[in-house]
Amino acid sequence: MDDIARERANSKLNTVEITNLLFGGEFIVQRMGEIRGMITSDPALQMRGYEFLDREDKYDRSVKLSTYLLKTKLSELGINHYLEKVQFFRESLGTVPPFDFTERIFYNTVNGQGTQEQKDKWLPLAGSGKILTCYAQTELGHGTFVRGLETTATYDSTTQEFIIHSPTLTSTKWWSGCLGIAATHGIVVARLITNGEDKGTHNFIVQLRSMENHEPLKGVIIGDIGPKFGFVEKDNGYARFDHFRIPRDNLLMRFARVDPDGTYTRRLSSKLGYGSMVQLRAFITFNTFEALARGTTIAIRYSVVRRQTQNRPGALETQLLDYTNQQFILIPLLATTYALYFVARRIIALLGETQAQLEQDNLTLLPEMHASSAGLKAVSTTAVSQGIEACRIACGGHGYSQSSGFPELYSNISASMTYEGDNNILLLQTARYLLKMVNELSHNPNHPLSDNVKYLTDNNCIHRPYSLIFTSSQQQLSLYRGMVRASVHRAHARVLDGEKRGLDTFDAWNQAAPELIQCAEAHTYYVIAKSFIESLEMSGVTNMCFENQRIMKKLSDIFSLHYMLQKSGVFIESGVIHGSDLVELREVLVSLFAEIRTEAVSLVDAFNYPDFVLRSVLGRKDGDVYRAMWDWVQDNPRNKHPDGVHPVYHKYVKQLLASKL
Ligand SMILES: CCCCCCCC/C=C\CCCCCCC/C=C/C(=O)SCCNC(=O)CCNC(=O)[C@H](O)C(C)(C)COP(=O)(O)OP(=O)(O)OC[C@H]1O[C@@H](n2cnc3c(N)ncnc32)[C@H](O)[C@@H]1OP(=O)(O)O
Ligand SMILES: Cc1cc2nc3c(=O)[nH]c(=O)nc-3n(C[C@H](O)[C@H](O)[C@H](O)COP(=O)(O)OP(=O)(O)OC[C@H]3O[C@@H](n4cnc5c(N)ncnc54)[C@H](O)[C@@H]3O)c2cc1C
Repeated sequence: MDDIARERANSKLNTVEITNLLFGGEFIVQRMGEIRGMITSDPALQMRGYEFLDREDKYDRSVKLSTYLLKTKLSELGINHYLEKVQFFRESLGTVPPFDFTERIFYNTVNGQGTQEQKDKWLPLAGSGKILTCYAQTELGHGTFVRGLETTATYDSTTQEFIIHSPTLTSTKWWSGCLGIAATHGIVVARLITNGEDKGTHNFIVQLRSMENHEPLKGVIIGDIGPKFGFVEKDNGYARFDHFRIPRDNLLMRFARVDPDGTYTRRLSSKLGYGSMVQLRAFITFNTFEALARGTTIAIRYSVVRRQTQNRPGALETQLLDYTNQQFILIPLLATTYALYFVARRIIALLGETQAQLEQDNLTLLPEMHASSAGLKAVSTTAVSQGIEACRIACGGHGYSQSSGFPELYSNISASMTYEGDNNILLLQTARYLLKMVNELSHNPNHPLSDNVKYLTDNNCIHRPYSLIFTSSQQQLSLYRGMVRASVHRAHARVLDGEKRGLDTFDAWNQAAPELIQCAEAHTYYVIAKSFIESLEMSGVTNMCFENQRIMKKLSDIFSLHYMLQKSGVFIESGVIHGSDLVELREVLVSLFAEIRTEAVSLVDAFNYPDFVLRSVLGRKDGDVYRAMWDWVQDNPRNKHPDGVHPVYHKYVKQLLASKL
């Protein structure tokens, strides 16, 4: 039996049960499998040789296939449900789609910010691909500071139109995906000016290109911003507007409207205009689960197939995963993957509740939703970007080849630390919320608190427990509560201290940024650890077999305790553990790793990625990695010159070799 088959044979887990839990049940998993069958049986959708294409060829391929899918394949195969379409697109293209279809930012913005009339008009067009869309908010000069955007939308009541204009170079829209080449329409975020008054940024639907010949409309200048760190073929673009006119009812008017005479009215909060960012941040957390699931699948499968160094005479070389250093890297990442799955479910559920409240004009959940989605987006994208890079390094030299799948996985996920809000900025938003709660409590000790910040009034968690049991979930939560509570108070004290020293509000806040970011990160890790522990009690988990439940608990322990070890300084500074506890903490972790070691392959198998989706020679399900690497390099055009001589020889090298010294 080969190594990977033996790993599976030795596993006591019911992998199918875990897959069903992760993807929403047996029926959905079966349907995912059917869709995968449709993709693999279509010769037009094969990825072989993809890594050797250049930027233009990759873009050509993704547009050609997307058009084929939208026009022919989806209807032919009866794929109508949005999530099925997303799966079909992502897995058949094998790369980020060229149209704003799966990100759906335009669609979601109209859905969240538009009136019923606007939704009736635009959603069917955007949802079917009859118009191609983008979301153009960021400008050359401003991304983070949305209130500083410069593009103007000035209302002209004589024609009942808005005039979209880019008054400066820095007001040029920049970065928007699909804007460079494909999009016919976009959400353009611009300052609304009516009756001479600037009402701040609002969302407008702007047609960018002709529906007849795709030329940019007069008054719109569009282009592609060029190759990037990742998302190689994607047409992230720029746009400038020269007094470009759009109809009045292209302002999304659910929360803010302009009447024909130019009268402006706003409902509820100006922050509702930021709704699409909040929504996407919640979904990005789910996306990070998927990305790390891919990374750990590749690295863990490879680590049981790869043997390196004969450590005992006559014995086989050791499997990489039997090295404790390899376990210290990969097993916490495996635990993090599961932790992210559970917390992503929660934040998406909270999003649903917030949206349902909003239907009743109730904004109660909005601050918590904003703070939690911002913190989770930041923590999850940073953890996963660093985690995927760690997986790559754990695969040695072969991890660095495009054939491993890591370069594309890493370069794409690393963008998520920036898009939808730079991670430091988002953590500062979470910190702002936490400090606001502290201030509220100082005025009113009975101020209502959401469950995730109740630690601020919990006096039971502030000391080290007399008898410390690291594997007790309740103790883990108590240690986290004490640590986060102390961190939040430290950040608060630092701001107050600045103010006492005579600093103005900005300076007092700015000099406290390291503490603020630290407390927001700590709070978010607490939220993730808590959600993992609480999820162990939910029916999806408690219905699983004993062994699955046992291993889920171990993963939850590893997630909580590994962060505790990494940030032990903060836990010690907060007084909830002592430096002398770290020896035991490390021992507990090592023994937990040993237990997960034997189930690691099954735990990544449960993510259910077939080889054609994973696109990694190292992560192959059958473990036949060396054969796969050999086959992969045979597709390299550089190896396809019949005489084995590359044309550069005839062009340059021949003369060089012929020249005398
Ligand atoms: C099941 C379905 C599956 C679907 C699968 C699809 C999943 C796809 C997932 C991933 C695929 C990845 C695809 C890649 C696509 C990438 C596309 C990228 C797009 C973009 O990047 S768009 C541009 C995004 N830009 C930003 O995020 C900008 C960041 N800046 C800001 O958000 C804000 O300007 C700010 C928050 C930093 C500051 O704003 P402002 O100055 O106005 O606010 P403050 O003064 O700081 O605070 C005032 C007040 O407002 C509250 N506030 C702030 N923001 C919000 C908000 N969004 N909502 C609610 N409230 C908000 C803040 O807390 C303050 O409140 P208090 O005064 O303290 O009460
Ligand atoms: C792949 C990709 C796709 C994108 N797609 C889109 C899209 O479709 N549509 C769109 O509109 N935009 C898009 N963007 C833009 C993206 O949203 C912005 O780049 C992002 O919001 C960060 O803004 P910025 O680039 O202005 O960074 P900056 O704000 O210039 O940040 C640079 C650094 O300064 C720090 N900093 C900035 N302001 C502060 C502050 N107030 N306090 C403390 N520190 C600060 C940040 O932490 C960061 O480290 C995309 C970006 C990428 C990389």
